[in-house]
Amino acid sequence: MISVNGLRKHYKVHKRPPGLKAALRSLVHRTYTPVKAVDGISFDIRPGERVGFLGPNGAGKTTTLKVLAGLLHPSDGEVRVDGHVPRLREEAFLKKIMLVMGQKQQLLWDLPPAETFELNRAIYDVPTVQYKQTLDELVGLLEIGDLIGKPTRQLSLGERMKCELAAALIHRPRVLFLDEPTIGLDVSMQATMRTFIKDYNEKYGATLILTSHYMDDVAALCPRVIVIDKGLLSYDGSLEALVQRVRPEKRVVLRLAEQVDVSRLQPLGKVVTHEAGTAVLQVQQDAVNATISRALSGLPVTDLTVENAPLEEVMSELFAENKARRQAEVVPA
Ligand SMILES: Nc1ncnc2c1ncn2[C@@H]1O[C@H](COP(=O)(O)OP(=O)(O)OP(=O)(O)O)[C@@H](O)[C@H]1O
Repeated sequence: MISVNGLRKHYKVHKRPPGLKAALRSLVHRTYTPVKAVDGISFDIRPGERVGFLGPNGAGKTTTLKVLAGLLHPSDGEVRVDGHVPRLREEAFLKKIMLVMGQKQQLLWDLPPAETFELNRAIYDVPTVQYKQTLDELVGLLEIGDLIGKPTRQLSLGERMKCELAAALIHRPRVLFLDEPTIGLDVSMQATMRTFIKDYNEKYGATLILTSHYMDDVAALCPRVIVIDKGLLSYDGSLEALVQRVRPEKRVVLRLAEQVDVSRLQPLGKVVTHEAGTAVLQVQQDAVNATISRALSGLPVTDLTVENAPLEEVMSELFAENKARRQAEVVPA
């Protein structure tokens, strides 16, 4: 469905030193610095997949999504979305895709969302029966019946994001590029959006690429993740395998009936936290069973769970690994 081969997007940024003299000089002599936002990445995505596109700030995620949506021309490389070359922005292509950016809005500010829905119906040429059916479904699932008649400017951020998503789906796109769709939303609204996005993917078999800095979004939605860093691909595979590779240790979380001295926990594993009747131990996978039986026999355990390391930690460890590798590769002058 999506194939990206050797994609590069380099920007030219005009830079000048501070000061009036430099400003005047730059009028006649401008110097440009290249920014390698995306520097040769390749991947394929099958129809109906949900893929997390992750990376630290400035990694090149939004740039890649904009290229896939046809908003930016690649500097080099081949990109295809369902057989289309995105930069040509063919009508058939535009009807199949949608880019939703959490930080930008498509709803018309002074008009109610219902008017934008109607506008999108006309732009995308959605047959009336299908439009009514899709709208009813979206309004029901997102619970926005009371909102779509109010001017957009009067809606809260979460209410507006639900309407943004509805507006994006009026033409039932088969490919969705979601760039931080839950940014700034409270935890319950984030969960609502996630459930809705997953349902849409399952119901219509839509292909989905999602960027998010909220790891709960990624864990809930993306069996596969592609990680980029400084414009280069750093991982492409299952989320589970990434966690296994970066942080194979497990966390044993113990709830204790009474506070115990840390010296009783230390022999069981690395003590990550120990406070207010809860202790978190980090142990090697093959030592989990032994740790559990020793904890149950020697400590006042009231509850016990075994978890992976938090995804935030996995990601920051991966980014730190990448950074260390880059620094090691820099040849001293
Ligand atoms: N129009 C532009 N002109 C010049 N440089 C740009 C432009 N847009 C993005 N960049 C640069 O390209 C790099 C990648 O930016 P991009 O927005 O793709 O990152 P991102 O991974 O989406 O980051 P974030 O998580 O912070 O949103 C950054 O260094 C950014 O400063």
